[in-house]
Amino acid sequence: MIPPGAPILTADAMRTAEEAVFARGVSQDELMERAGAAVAREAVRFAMGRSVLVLAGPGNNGGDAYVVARHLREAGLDVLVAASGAPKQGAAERMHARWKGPTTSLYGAPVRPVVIDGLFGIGVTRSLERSIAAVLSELVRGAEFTLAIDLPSGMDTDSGDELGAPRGVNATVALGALKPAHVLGDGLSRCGHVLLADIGIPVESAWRSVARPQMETPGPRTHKYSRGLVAVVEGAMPGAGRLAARAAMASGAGYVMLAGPDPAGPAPDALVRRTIDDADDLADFLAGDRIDAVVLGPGLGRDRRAEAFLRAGLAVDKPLVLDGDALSLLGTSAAATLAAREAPVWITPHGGEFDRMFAGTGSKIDRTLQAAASGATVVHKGGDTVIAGPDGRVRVLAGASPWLSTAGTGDVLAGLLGAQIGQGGSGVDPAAAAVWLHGRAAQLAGPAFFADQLVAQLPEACSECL
Ligand SMILES: NC(=O)C1=CN([C@@H]2O[C@H](COP(=O)(O)OP(=O)(O)OC[C@H]3O[C@@H](n4cnc5c(N)ncnc54)[C@H](OP(=O)(O)O)[C@@H]3O)[C@@H](O)[C@H]2O)[C@H](O)CC1
Ligand SMILES: [K+]
Repeated sequence: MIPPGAPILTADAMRTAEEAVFARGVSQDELMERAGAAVAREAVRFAMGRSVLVLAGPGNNGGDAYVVARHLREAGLDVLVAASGAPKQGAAERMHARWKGPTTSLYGAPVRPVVIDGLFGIGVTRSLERSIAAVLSELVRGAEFTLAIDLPSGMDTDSGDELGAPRGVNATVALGALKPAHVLGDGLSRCGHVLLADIGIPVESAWRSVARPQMETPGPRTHKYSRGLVAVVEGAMPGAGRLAARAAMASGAGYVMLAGPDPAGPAPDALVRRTIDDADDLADFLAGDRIDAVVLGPGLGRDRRAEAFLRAGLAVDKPLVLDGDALSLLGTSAAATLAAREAPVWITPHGGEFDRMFAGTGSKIDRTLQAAASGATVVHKGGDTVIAGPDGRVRVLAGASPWLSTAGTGDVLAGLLGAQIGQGGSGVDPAAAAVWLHGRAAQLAGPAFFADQLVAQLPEACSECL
């Protein structure tokens, strides 16, 4: 579980936001008191009277930990602090001085049923020493419940890379904002449930976790064209195009056409088919006034005809979703080709496709933003899906069902996105809506589903957005 629609800040951005609060006259002690109190409120609920071991590190995460320990002791719990060393200075040192309960060394700490992890937060700069990582892991494994302050200790804040963090943390209280580490890679599974504490730091961020979208019920004047006509181009593997088309139909598009060399095939009968002879024919068809959005790439193939179809799609002045084979055909020239196009374009690569198209450095968010500088909105799929727009906005969905890793689910997402952009909307918003619906349909489908069954869950997922 991750708080929806929550701001995501890097370590540096968090520190800048914190500095702005200090500049308004709030002291570091006050902020640490708020942080510790917020964590303690959650901790006391989860502890339910059990004895608590509070792990305190040398920095401000450790300072927060001493505040938590004090509140829990005041709440009547049996609290022992296990310190990895003396707090360095400033507020952390002062919170240490206010702790009047028992303290032991981290290395000799006993296993207790509740552990509060306040060793390191956003200040981790390198991998934890093996001895610290081992003790931390042992104490977490021995506990019935572990709550991490801000982050499980030993995670790279900005990339989510693991730097010695334990497995088995049950919940994490993110202070002030989410950090990339809560949502990238396997960060969420290391954090457990992520709770967000407002500690009075005003936060502005163009990066947010994906939230449930708001969809509109059709009104009395709505008709099939006003709900968007989506054209799905099919190719060598017609099933992929059909899946995309059916996903668009099941997520609110008013009219869906499947266009390609051989669009005939099994139901649905409501899917309108259009036979396309060659790339010129495709270009003429896509230029038609009624078409609001084009989906091109699922099952397209990679032969000459596919290349010509891609060129025809790129030349059309309509919102365009490129997926699957279209991305492979773009290859390393993706950035230049996308930059040359004026009409809006969305691309939906998985990790392998993304790496074949773009170089890039830094975290998954950084690399996706670099790709979006091409002018495309990039939906970089995975267990963590990162959506970045050319305007710098980012949306991240963490914790999607691992059962989505099956053939055809990407085609479903491409069709969903086609339906969203066919109804208007630009940049990351329709992409976030499509990704949310996709993830929710997967939850509803349960385990071991296949892509057709994902489509079947889409109306139910949509109904939750009305
Ligand atoms: N979000 C907010 O605005 C607030 C956050 N608070 C809390 O503060 C921490 C961040 O505190 P900070 O002091 O910057 O960093 P940490 O406590 O996470 O850790 C820094 C100390 O740890 C040492 N360090 C770093 N990496 C390692 C390592 N691999 N092994 C051993 N020691 C390490 C580092 O020392 P150096 O050796 O690098 O000099 C520091 O001593 C944030 O996460 C919140 O919990 C505020 O309390 C409220 C406002
Ligand atoms: K921590």
